[in-house]
Amino acid sequence: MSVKEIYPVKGLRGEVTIPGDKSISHRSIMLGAISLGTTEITHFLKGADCLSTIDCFRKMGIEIEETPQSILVHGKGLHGLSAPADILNVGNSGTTTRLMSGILAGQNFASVMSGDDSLNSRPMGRIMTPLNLMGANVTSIVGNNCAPLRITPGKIHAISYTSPVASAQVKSAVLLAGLYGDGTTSVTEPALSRNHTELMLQSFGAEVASTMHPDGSATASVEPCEQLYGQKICVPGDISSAAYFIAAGLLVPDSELLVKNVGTNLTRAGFLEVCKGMGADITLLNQTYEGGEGRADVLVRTSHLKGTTIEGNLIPTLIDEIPILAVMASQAEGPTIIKDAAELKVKETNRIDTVTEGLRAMGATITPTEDGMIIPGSSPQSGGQPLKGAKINSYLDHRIAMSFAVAGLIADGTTQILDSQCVDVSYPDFFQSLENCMEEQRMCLGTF
Ligand SMILES: O=C(O)C1=C[C@@H](OP(=O)(O)O)[C@@H](O)[C@H](O)C1
Ligand SMILES: C=C(OP(=O)(O)O)C(=O)O
Repeated sequence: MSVKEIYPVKGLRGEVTIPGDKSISHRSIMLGAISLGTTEITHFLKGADCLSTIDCFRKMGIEIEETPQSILVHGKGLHGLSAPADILNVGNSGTTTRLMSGILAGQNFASVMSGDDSLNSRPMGRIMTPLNLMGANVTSIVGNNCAPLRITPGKIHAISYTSPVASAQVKSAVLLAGLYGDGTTSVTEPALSRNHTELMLQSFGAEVASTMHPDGSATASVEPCEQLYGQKICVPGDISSAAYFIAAGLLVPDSELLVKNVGTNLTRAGFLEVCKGMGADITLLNQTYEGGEGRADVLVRTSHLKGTTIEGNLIPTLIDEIPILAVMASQAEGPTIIKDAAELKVKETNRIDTVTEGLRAMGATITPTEDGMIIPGSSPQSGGQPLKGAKINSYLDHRIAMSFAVAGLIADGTTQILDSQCVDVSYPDFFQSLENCMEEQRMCLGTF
């Protein structure tokens, strides 16, 4: 087990260039693999989850080259994958498992996917139900609606599916299977989740439509297609990774950070909206668009934050940022209420529980609820709930490790992040980038 020690600091300065977006990196390998021609991906995230996706597609006969600047996926078309000789190891990655299920559902060979203990305890019934309704044969080998999953060939039919959860993974699994269908496949979700699959499918040549309904629900649909065609993709920085540096810049006294190359797709950017609502001094610079995805540099200065309510349709746009938002809320004036976020319970850990355990260990008050948490405010004088250094069990959840590393920067005393190596899942250079923002060498972090 690797333990990272974090000490309190003042004055984070400089620039951080944010690594590639995890969601977009996964999708670029998957769509590249089932397209004709070569897909060239720059700023690909070489985190453990995306490497699991690469490994799975290599096992299905796809040549994927890694050059210093890019990843080249030599796609074989919609029907070009070959039967894997072995179990497809999806590691810790829910995105790999659920999106790949949609692709595997359309293949004429059998496959088995399995991951680590966390992954194998996450709910897969949410993709099994719609895919099996489409005519696929996806079964849970243990019979508990979790991975390992076995997928055997079936004839795929188009469906109109209403998902009970706003989940890009469910939506994407159905749309990807829909490529192999016999008519228009559509998915309606209660609120719009990240739309990277729709945008990327469109740029690879699929016919995709998206509609927002007056009640806030959203429908995405896809037509079956003959072939997709490889593209050049420059992956924007991951806003979910940027969130730790934006939070650190806001919370650590006397800081000014330029967080560069942040993806600003509106279906992902709820974190920025909430920061602004909390009174954060953040400015978006150099905004550009490519392949339908926006990006910008974010200038952050230390700010006095106010509590807020985070709920409803905003939740899917910031679901992975809730642990770091909870840390920010502990330092805000006035209470923060997070609700409609029961999905937090089925991530790498139950993040309502792990956030509660971590904040309590650091001396903060937090009340977990069925679908979120309440973090009481502080008075204007106290400047937030004082945090004290503590031993934080990350439970191998990368978002918990990074959120509490940021909390450690403003805590009194030393904070230890247990199993800190789990940041490799989405941000292998996280601790190095954090050290680079600390002005004085003596501030560097300890590892043992
Ligand atoms: O589609 C994606 O890339 C993701 C969707 C989200 O999951 P859900 O679809 O389960 O909400 C998110 O939590 C995950 O980190 C990545
Ligand atoms: C939930 C996450 O990812 P996944 O579902 O792909 O494991 C995450 O990165 O926070």
